[in-house]
Amino acid sequence: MIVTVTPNPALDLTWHVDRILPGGTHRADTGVARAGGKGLNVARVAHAHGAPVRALATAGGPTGDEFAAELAASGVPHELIPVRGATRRSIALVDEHLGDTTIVNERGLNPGPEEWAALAEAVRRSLGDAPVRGRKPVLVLSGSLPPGAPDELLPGLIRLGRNVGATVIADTSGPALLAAADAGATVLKPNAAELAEATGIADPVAGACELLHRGASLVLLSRGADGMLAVTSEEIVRARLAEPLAGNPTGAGDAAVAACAVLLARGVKDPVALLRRATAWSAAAVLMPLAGEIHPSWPDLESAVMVDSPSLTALRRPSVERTPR
Ligand SMILES: O=P(O)(O)OC[C@H]1O[C@](O)(CO)[C@@H](O)[C@H]1O
Repeated sequence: MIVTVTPNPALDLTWHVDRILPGGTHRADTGVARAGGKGLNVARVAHAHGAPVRALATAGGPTGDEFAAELAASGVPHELIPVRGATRRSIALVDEHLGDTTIVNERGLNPGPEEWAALAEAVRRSLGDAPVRGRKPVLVLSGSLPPGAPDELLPGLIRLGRNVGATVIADTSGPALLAAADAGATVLKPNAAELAEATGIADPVAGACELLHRGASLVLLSRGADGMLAVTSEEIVRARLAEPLAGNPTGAGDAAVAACAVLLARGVKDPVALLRRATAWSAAAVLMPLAGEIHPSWPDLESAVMVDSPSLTALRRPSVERTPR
């Protein structure tokens, strides 16, 4: 069972325009509204692959009602904690000409202590329900925290997961990324910019080692067109496609987390297997117009993923194989 937690969910609104002109007026067909936020996207992808999943999030106000209705229609098993403030919006403008997506994410409102306690209780209950055929659950904590969220929120949820033997994956940024490492999250999935910003270390391998030193077991680093890197205390492995795919990168990181969660929930722990599938699903997500979906060609993409163990010097430029560190 995979339990995903999205502490700062969003109603994702997407519009496609011919070309974005700064300062201009744009005409668009009716936009798409989806229940989003990173943990929701992870849950959608895992659910689409038949993995047992439960998505936990908060919802409030008119945007929260729309969010809840869309999520119910999606069929993804979920539980929403009612909050007083309105669910935030995330706005994506897709430039059809350039193929670029411009995103505005509202910061979100901080629910009160009772709502955070209710979310933690839902996590505890869901993890308790989780054992499926004797397998330990996977707890996924994904996305930003609203401003003012308690510092203890993420570490508390991570400890809750660890106490029941769950594998914990955290995909977050800023001080929360360091806090997740300190609390012993099993897998962390920052992108290169998030890693550098949180650790203050420009070199990605040194930054990943800092997270391992603090308590994480595996750092999966997404590097855009350069693919992904898996760093453990024993090895550094790189994976990428020979030719990066063009498309919509929104939600590519969420698909990578979903790939990891699905394999870990099946008991697969080999970093190379996790990295290979995460790279393939991430690429397959780039081929889809909306976050939370991946293209059915993912098995072909997985066979096309090149894996190698690069030298540290090569990593300061971008390349693939397996070298002990
Ligand atoms: O929590 P944030 O980092 O603000 O990210 C949220 C946003 O990212 C996405 O999950 C895409 O990765 C969108 O669905 C959107 O809601």
